[in-house]
Amino acid sequence: MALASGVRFAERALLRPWALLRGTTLGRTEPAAGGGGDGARRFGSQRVLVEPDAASGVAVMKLRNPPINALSLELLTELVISLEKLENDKTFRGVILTSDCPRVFCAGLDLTEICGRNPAHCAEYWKAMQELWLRTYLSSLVLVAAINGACPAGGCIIALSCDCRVLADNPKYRIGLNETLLGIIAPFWLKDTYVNTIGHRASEQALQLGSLFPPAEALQVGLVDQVVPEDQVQSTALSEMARWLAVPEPGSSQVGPIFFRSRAPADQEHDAKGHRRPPAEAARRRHPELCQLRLQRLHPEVAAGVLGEAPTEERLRAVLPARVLAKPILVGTVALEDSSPVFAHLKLLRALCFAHLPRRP
Ligand SMILES: CCCCCC/C=C\CC(=O)SCCNC(=O)CCNC(=O)[C@H](O)C(C)(C)COP(=O)(O)OP(=O)(O)OC[C@H]1O[C@@H](n2cnc3c(N)ncnc32)[C@H](O)[C@@H]1OP(=O)(O)O
Repeated sequence: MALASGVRFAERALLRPWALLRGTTLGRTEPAAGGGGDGARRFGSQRVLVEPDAASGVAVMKLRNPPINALSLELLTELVISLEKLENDKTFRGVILTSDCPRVFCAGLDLTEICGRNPAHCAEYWKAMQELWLRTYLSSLVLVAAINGACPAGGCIIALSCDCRVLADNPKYRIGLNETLLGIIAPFWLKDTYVNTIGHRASEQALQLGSLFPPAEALQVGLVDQVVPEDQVQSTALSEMARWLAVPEPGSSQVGPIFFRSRAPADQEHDAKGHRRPPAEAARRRHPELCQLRLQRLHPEVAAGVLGEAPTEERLRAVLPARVLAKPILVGTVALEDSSPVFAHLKLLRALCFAHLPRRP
C-alpha cells in the first residue's frame, strides 16, 4: 500500500529483470474480457495475465504457468514487470493476485531452477525471487491475494507479502511455509514475516515443522483473513479491496507497509532536497546487500554444520516430486552481505547452505 498516494515506483526494477527474459512476449495488449467499455485493456505476458478495471482502479493479476504455477525465472520476471507497469500507471491503486491454474495458487520455487544448475544460474534465480519479494512487500499498491488453490512455500511467501489474504475453502488447498521439510532453511526475513502475521509461538512451531495449514486452521492461526467457498474467492477479494481502498489516500497517514515493514532512517527515505525517494530506491539504500548477492557452494559437511542437520535424500523424497529428484539437487539459500542497517524485521538471510545430494539411482 502506498506511503503516500502520489508515491509510485518510478524507479526501474532493482535488477532490470526484463534483461533476463529470453523469448518472452511482454506488454501484449488486448481488449479486456467483457468488453472493456471503460477503456481498460487486458495486458500481460505469457505467464501473467492482467485484467485491469480502470473504473475501479483495480487489476486482477493471474499467474498462469501450468500445471502448478511454479515460480520459474520467467514467471518471477514477468510478475515483477507486470506489477511495475501497474505501479507506474496512476489509474491503479490495487491488485488482486490469483491463479489461472486449477487447484494450485502457486507451488513455490520452481525446483528445476535450482536442481543441477550452476551457481550463476542460481544467483540469477534468487535475485529474481528477491526482486519479486521487494516489489510485492513494499508495493505502493494495495495487494489482495485471492488464493484459489494450494499455496505452499514460495506461494505462501507471495501471499504473505500481500495486505490481505482470502482462501478458498477446500481442504486440499493448504497454505504454509514447508521449506524445512525440503531441507531449505527459512531466511530471517521470512521467519519475521511469518511472526508478524501469525505470532511468535505459532511461527516457531509452523516453521520448524514445515506445517501446511488447511483453510480452517489457516484462518484460526491468522495466516489468512477470510475463508470462503471457492466460487466466492474473487468476489470476496474484490470486497476486501474495496474496504482497503475506501481509506482516504491509503498510506498517507503513515500507516502503509513502509511504516509497518521498515525502520529506515529518514535520509534513506528522502533525498537531499527532502523529496521522498521512490520505494524501490529507498529499499535499495536500506538493503545494499540486495545488490551484492553472492553465492557459495559449500561442502556437504559444512552445509550440514550450518543447517544443523543435513537434508537427507529420504526426507526430500518424501516431499519432492519424482521428476525433480531425478536430478542432483542443490538445496540452499542465498548468502547476502549482512552489514547494512536493515529493516527491523526484514533481516535478510546470511547463510548459504548448498548441499549436493546423491543422484537418484
Ligand atoms: C531470497 C529468496 C529466499 C526464498 C526462501 C525459500 C522460499 C521458498 C522455498 C520454496 O518455494 S521450495 C518449493 C516448495 N514447494 C513445494 O513443496 C510444493 C511441492 N508440490 C506440491 O505439493 C504439489 O505439486 C502441488 C503444488 C500441491 C500440486 O499438486 P498436484 O497433485 O496438482 O500436482 P503434482 O502431480 O504434484 O505436480 C505436477 C507436476 O509439477 C511438478 N512439481 C510440483 N512441484 C514443483 C516445484 N515446486 N517445482 C518444480 N516442479 C514441481 C511435479 O513433479 C509434477 O511434474 P510431472 O510429474 O508431471 O513431470
